[in-house]
Amino acid sequence: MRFLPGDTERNPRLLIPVLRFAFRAAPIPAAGYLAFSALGGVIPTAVAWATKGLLDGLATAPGGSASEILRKSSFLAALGVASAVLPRLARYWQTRTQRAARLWLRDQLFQALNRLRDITWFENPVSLDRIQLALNASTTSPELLLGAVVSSFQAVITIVGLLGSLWIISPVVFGLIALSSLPVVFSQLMQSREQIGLAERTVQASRREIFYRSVITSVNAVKEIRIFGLGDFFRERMNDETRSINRAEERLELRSVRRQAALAMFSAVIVGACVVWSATRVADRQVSIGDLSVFIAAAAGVQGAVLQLATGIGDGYRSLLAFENYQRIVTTAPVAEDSPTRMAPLSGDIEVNDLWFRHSEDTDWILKGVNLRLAAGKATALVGLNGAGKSTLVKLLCGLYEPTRGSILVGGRDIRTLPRQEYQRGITAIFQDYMCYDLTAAQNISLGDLDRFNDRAAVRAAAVKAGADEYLAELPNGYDTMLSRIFFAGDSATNRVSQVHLSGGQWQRVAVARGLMRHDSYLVILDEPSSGLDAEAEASLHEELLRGSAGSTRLLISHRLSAVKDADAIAVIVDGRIAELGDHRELMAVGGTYHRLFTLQASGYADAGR
Ligand SMILES: Nc1ncnc2c1ncn2[C@@H]1O[C@H](COP(=O)(O)OP(=O)(O)OP(=O)(O)O)[C@@H](O)[C@H]1O
Repeated sequence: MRFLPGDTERNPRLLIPVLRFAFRAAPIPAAGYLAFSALGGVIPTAVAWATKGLLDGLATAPGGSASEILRKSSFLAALGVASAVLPRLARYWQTRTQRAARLWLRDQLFQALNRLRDITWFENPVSLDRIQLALNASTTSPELLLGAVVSSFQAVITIVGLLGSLWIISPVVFGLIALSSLPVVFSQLMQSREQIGLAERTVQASRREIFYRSVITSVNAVKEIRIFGLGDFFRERMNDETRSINRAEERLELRSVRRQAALAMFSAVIVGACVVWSATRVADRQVSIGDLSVFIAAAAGVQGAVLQLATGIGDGYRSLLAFENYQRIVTTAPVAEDSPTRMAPLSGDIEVNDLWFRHSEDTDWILKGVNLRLAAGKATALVGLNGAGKSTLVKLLCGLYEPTRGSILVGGRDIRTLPRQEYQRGITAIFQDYMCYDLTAAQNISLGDLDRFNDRAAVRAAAVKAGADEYLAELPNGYDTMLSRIFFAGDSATNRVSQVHLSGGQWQRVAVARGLMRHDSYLVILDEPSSGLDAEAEASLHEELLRGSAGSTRLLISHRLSAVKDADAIAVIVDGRIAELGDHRELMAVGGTYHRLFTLQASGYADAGR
């Protein structure tokens, strides 16, 4: 896909940036984790040599000095204590590192998501899969990757120590045990590759499962779920998705258990042969009892450490592959850059030149060469049937989509060349699918201008203009009332009474008030802001919006043509093209689509009045 660069490439240089996160996120815990793990890695070798020392001491001089035996056995006991304590200390620092790393990684990801230049990332199944995988990676990678790297590091210390000991005592045993360990490493790598493939294959199913789960528990969906009896329908679908993921996982697990069991048997036979051979040599007195104890400790220890290393490499490899999705979004996705200095204020007409847009190469064109001029300081209405492309054009004007072809110029400057976030700060847009935030009434409004988040007078003034003040002021806690069905305003019992839910039209006025918090906007876009309002409210809202945003360039979208007939210009969009342009009188005289729609609506009102 055009907005997912490097989709098919694997990037082997990921390891360094990935490892850096742990030390960036939590330097002291990461150092503690590493240090205690390294010490833990030395213990098995130290125990093997301490055991050999004690056993050889006892075998060669059974009646040796009590103090010597006490010293050696105490040392062995101390090592036992260390081996019991060190993993717990390492675990403590590991958990702290992971917690900090998870927060850091998720924050980086959400910073990137918040700055994605193009909102098609959130409307496309492929990119949504990527985002889901990246989110998974930011949650699981710190655990997997850090655990993998540090436990591999620990395992390497153990393996080097034990194999080094074997090399000193018997190069033959060293060779055999080292050889027996290799297949385990390869098998683990293979399993990791299969697991990442499985995660990529099942991401759609797991996103669908999340969707069904969220529908069943959603406060917005519960009415329809009850009325249409959809609860079991969605539950069954959710279970089907889980079952299909489970089946795929079980197939993989079965394959890997078979492979690993065969390899483990191979290793066990070699290790067993080594032990038997060593034991016979003790009998021949060619090997000391202490040496035999080192063989046995090393054989078991190396096997364990190799498995730990192989698992570490496998987990590390798997999380590195998963991490690619994360890295792609955090480092390579096109983001909206912000200007370090304030951009010169925008002025002049907005020109839409031969604008074409489609969501991807394999979907239909939505805009097919739109040409339109929005005169500076004037109100232009955009009307058209459902699906004609009005909201798509709005998103392009807001810089939320990138034009596929053509351009949008503001005062002669292509908006693609303007700092995106700065450009968007100059726009007020009230969308038809506005948000209802589970926050207080005041917060719902002040989100429109974060610079004035605590400016209660400005919030109230915006609410008055939107016709929301009279009912917001009457709420149990006034503007501090929580507008939510899912959260209380606070934890205290007294706050529980202040939680309120508004009607659709009341919510819409809150959304309008949010839009009105922005002042001096260069462009004001009203994408059907009044569809949920009663007629009286709609009339006063239009009047207020027209008065309040005088001087701004305005784009009004509405299916109620009576609401936009006084606009300076009216553009009719039909199937992705501007089919008619003029003021109300001109378009009525043309006798085209506008005339037909207006007459239809007007006659409806006339009939109703009879
Ligand atoms: N994310 C998307 N991916 C693919 N097609 C889309 C997407 N969003 C909208 N469309 C399609 O684009 C076309 C135009 O949609 P748009 O929302 O711009 O129409 P509209 O004129 O605003 O309609 P309405 O009056 O119903 O709000 C529709 O055919 C719609 O199916």
